[in-house]
Amino acid sequence: MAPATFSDRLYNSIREKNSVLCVGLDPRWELLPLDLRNSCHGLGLEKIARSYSNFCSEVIDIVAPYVPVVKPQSAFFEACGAAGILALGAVIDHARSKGLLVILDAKRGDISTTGEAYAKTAFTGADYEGQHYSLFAADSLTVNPYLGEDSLEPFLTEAEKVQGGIFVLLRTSNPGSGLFQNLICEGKPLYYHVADAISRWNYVTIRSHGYGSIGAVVGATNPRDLKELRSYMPGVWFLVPGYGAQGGTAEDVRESFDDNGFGAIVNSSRGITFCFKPDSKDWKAAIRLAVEKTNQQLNAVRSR
Ligand SMILES: O=c1ccn([C@@H]2O[C@H](COP(=O)(O)O)[C@@H](O)[C@H]2O)c(=O)[nH]1
Repeated sequence: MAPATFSDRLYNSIREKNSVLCVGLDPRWELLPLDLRNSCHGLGLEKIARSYSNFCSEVIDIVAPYVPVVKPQSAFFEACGAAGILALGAVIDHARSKGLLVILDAKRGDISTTGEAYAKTAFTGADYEGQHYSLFAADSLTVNPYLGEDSLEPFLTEAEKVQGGIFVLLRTSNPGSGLFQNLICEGKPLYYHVADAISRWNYVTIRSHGYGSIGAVVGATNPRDLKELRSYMPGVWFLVPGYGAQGGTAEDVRESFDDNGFGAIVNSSRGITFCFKPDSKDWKAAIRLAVEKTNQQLNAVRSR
């Protein structure tokens, strides 16, 4: 039997857990629970990095039975230097050991050998003087298509080696996203050209359940575009950020799902992991409750 692809693993996990929620792991020192902050030893960035990996591991333990996927945001870990990179690797490993899929949100994209180095870092590791070193083992990675098709090739190649996937930025959730994405060229908005390319790359990876491993990032803050893109790009998984803290609601993401309630995973980061005050003693219960509530809200709009 062919090995399970990223798309297969995502599809199966959504079914098994009856959830389309992706919990974003965007740790921020000033928002961490005070008891966790106080219990972390060390100094400076090392202390902060340790608190990030401890906090994210606790979050992972809480959410693992209820959601299919987590999305660590690389930026917050990178900001802690070398210790942060190691913390990110530990968080990815812990999530996978708990049966969660991991989308590494690093929005990579660069030319030729640089792109290759980024892609190897995320998925496969690299050889130096006869030794193999692997920092991260992500299931999927967010990438930026602005540099063109050749810049994404290394990501497609390295992802395929581990039956992984990528999510290409298509229609992002930030307020200024339209500045370039909405520009009309050759009769349609620029992001439609990106949508065409994603559909083409994805086509050869589509499995019997109808979806492939090359997905698209489409923000919850643009519900009309979500609806249009859903019907324009059948077979392409959507990663939908912008839910909760950025204002997106369950009603806004309703149209990102297909008739069977599949086709999209909805990310919420601050809305889940920082749904409590830092001095709260019940922060773990608050996270569990936020996950259950968000699952209910999303499942309500999945069923038509
Ligand atoms: O269009 C995009 C692409 C990526 N993101 C990322 O998702 C999370 C959102 O965090 P919230 O706390 O739920 O707002 C964050 O890591 C972003 O970098 C996005 O928001 N929009």
